[in-house]
Amino acid sequence: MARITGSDSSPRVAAELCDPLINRGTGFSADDRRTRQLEGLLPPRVESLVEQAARVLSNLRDQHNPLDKYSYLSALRDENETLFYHVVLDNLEEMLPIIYTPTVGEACTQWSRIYERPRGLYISAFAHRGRVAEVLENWPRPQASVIVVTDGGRILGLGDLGANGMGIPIGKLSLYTACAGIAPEICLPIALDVGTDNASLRNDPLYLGERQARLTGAPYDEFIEEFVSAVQTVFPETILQFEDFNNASAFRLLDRYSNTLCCFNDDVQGTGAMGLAGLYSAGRITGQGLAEQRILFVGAGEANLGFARTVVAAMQHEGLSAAQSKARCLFMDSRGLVVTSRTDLPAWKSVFAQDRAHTTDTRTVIEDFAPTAIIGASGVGARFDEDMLSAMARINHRPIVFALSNPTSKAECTAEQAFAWTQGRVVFASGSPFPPVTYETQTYSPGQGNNFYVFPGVGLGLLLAGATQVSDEMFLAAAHALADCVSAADLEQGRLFPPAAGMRDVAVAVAAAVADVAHAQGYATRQPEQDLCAAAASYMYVPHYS
Ligand SMILES: NC(=O)C1=CN([C@@H]2O[C@H](COP(=O)(O)OP(=O)(O)OC[C@H]3O[C@@H](n4cnc5c(N)ncnc54)[C@H](O)[C@@H]3O)[C@@H](O)[C@H]2O)C=CC1
Ligand SMILES: CC(=O)C(=O)O
Ligand SMILES: [Mg+2]
Repeated sequence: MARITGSDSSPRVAAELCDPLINRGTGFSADDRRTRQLEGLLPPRVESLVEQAARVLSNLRDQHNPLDKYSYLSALRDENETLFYHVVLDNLEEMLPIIYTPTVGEACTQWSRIYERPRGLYISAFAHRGRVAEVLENWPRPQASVIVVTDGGRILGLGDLGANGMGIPIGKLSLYTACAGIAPEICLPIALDVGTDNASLRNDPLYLGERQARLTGAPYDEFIEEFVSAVQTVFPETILQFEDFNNASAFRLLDRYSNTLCCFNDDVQGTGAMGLAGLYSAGRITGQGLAEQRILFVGAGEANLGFARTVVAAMQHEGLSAAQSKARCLFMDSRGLVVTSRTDLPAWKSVFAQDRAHTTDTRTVIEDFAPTAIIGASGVGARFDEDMLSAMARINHRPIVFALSNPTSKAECTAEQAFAWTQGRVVFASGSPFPPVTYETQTYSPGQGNNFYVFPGVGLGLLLAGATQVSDEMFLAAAHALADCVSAADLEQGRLFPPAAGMRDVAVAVAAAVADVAHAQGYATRQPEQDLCAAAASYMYVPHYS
């Protein structure tokens, strides 16, 4: 019996009905209800998880729009996590666009309006500076094995959303549990509130974050340093995933911390592994190997630079030199072609600058460079037009087009446009989902190219190995493992990645590959398992009432 009894005048609370990790609602058996003093607090009928899920699905499908569905599912998660994950896992294809992109983007923009209950930790650079460890200690669960942290600096392609960015760590960690079976009680979402430069948020009377300008420079770095060392003290064995920081912070923090703790940047490294796997799949369709690709990256930020870094590493494994590999990756950013004559390039971009004439005209670049693939991660919706994609289709029998920007409104083109503008010959993937496309008589279901294929399995692999550090080789191994999960049937449908229903199998394969590298590189603290795949599968949380 676990019952919190208040003072004589305060209400008595049945703890079982308030803690989403143990609440079963109508799923409590008659015996449970008697021994836990829950009789009368629930309607008489005892339901199975399957019966409860049927009600949830029916209610969910009655909601009027995606944001209402998001709110409905969030409320369910806050009430009964077992039921939430049972529903999500059984219906991943339908649930992913609600709990993740694109709806999570809308949820973040509306966070101050839809906010209902606390989840995760909000750590303020203004109120909590000097006391960050104390705030971390307030986390009510004994353990936090995976932390996803954002400072709200670049939420999807929606820019600086300040404390509203909390939707992203919550969403990513829901995928850790759903896709890789990492138990919800060891997942901790954190929003670092360092202020926001988003004037409309600061002027919004309902905004829930600090109404301060975004910290920069030394005060920002000092705050992050305090946060990281507090994490190491309070949760010394945790995995720290940096998510949706703006690119200046993202690259700096990755350089600063990647050799000192078990951390990674999902937008850079997770996207890199996903992108490389996507190119391997695309190559199986086009008949061109990785070393033959010529890739035009539109957008030169975290996602595309992470993608290119992984591609260059993989090309070198295939025998190209570093210079040859880089020459196969050409970048455009908001100011045009990334070339050596430019003086405005930060170090992480300038390594990819090519010795070419500067231009802002993408069509000219396509004609000159003759790319086999064009990869959009610019955060600019409709950045690809018919002119560009028909040029790609003239140069290539099967042009590869990835429109990776999220949410859907920021996709460089839609799936339908990509097929129409290439006479149905495109090999396509997008960061957010599009409905299947019928071109002439053929229907294609290209599916998503999203780092959700990588980070859950990476986290699981790191946990399995007890890894102390995360290496680029782990992401290369993750890319190969993911690519190996793509079947010929997937490719026939135009899919470069496995269907959502296979997410847990993907996570097992990725986790085993990552753990294997951790052991080989000496980053593992646990004994190697004989069968890493079996170990990964048996580690997974399964939502049921035990
Ligand atoms: N599908 C996936 O798995 C992922 C998708 N993304 C998405 O990719 C987008 C970019 O993310 P990050 O790289 O982290 O952002 P970022 O801010 O680091 O980089 C954006 C880049 O796009 C460039 N850019 C802006 N306007 C442009 C234009 N008109 N033409 C060409 N380039 C332009 C900027 O100069 C910058 O280089 C976002 O929408 C994000 O949601 C990010 C990570 C993973
Ligand atoms: C997918 C992802 O991480 C992003 O859009 O930022
Ligand atoms: Mg992200």
